[in-house]
Amino acid sequence: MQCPLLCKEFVIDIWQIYYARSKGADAILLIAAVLPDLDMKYMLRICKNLGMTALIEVHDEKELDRVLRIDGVELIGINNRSLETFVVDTSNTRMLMEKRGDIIKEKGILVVGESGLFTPDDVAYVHSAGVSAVLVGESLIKEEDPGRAIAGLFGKELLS
Ligand SMILES: O=P(O)(O)OC[C@@H](O)[C@@H](O)c1c[nH]c2ccccc12
Repeated sequence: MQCPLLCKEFVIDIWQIYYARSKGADAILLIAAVLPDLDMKYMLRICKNLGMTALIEVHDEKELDRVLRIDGVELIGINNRSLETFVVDTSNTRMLMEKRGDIIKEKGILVVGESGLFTPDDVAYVHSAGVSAVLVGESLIKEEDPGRAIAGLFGKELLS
């Protein structure tokens, strides 16, 4: 199966994007909390030129509004984990979608729900808030059979 590859790294310099591409990445993570707008715009252009997609990550309304002002954004990740306290709160996705869902939809941007998703209920919750994809780490890494675990997160049983 062909599966798109996301380079989930703290990207702060342009060379990291070329490096990710050279290793086969299809997308990179750009974290609004650590990048000025100008850098995000420039990195987004480079991604497009390389045929890559940028997943732009936000945590709060202020970061989301900055990102929504940038042209050409196609994919936004809402992180439920505060980078300052590391506390996870999945209602962050719902709150930001309630506030900015209309403009996100209008712009045709896809939203990824990120962090703290461990159960089918967690996934269903962010889905109902309007996200069309999820970024999951911990709950899958700990599983022996990630394929089954992914299906489980979506509430499906896999016939073996
Ligand atoms: O392991 P989790 O809770 O399923 O989260 C995955 C991913 O969202 C998380 O690793 C992540 C996304 N962006 C980040 C930025 C910093 C630290 C961690 C992250």
